[in-house]
Amino acid sequence: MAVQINPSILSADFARLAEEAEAVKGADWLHVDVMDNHFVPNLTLGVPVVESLRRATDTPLDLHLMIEDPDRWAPQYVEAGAGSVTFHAEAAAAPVRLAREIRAKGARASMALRPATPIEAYEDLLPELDMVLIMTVEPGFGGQAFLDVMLPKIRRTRELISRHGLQMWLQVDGGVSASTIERCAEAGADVFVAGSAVYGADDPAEAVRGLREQATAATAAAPWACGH
Ligand SMILES: O=C(CO)[C@@H](O)[C@H](O)COP(=O)(O)O
Ligand SMILES: [Fe+2]
Repeated sequence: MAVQINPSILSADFARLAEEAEAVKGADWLHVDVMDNHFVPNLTLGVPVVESLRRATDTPLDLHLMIEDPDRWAPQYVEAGAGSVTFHAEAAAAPVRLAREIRAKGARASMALRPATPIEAYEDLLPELDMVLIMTVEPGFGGQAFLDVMLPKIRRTRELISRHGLQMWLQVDGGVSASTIERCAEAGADVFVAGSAVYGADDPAEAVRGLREQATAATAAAPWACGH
């Protein structure tokens, strides 16, 4: 599979979301961070904004729910138009049931892990998911420094995906930039969220192209990607 670059609108201007979506035309997905000020100490947006954004852009929406009680809320984000919905393992009461419900409603189901949450605890759930998100910062804010201690976890996750013969995607989120994306790709990530590295650039669309080139080249050189 080709690498995917998903700009995070957390670093965009929230008063101009339609234009900000247009500014990254060519990106694979728009990454939408939903925060409830309980699961993380920050508050962003909810279902009505996602419905409006869905009407404002053709780029599919990749929802990252940093909220408590995703079992209750995630299905509503599918109905609002999300193409992919990621819930946190630490917050879901019944992750398998939730993943099945998201898929049944027509979106891709994905699960995120905070930096301290081990992937091994969730190995048996992987076949129920379309993507796993390895957080490379503590969730809650854009613009944080990439945690390179997460690289072994990305590698182990890629090994588990290969061992089980799964086609699922491996997303990384947090501090992904021109100086870190190659290490993420080399370790096994194939979907890259970038907020400040895209919306902080003079030309966000050019930043997406640059990140895509770097990730593509690093993936081609990575041992895990043989036959990928
Ligand atoms: O989920 C989050 C933060 O919790 C992210 O999606 C950030 O929005 C990424 O921002 P950068 O680290 O790329 O600036
Ligand atoms: Fe995110």
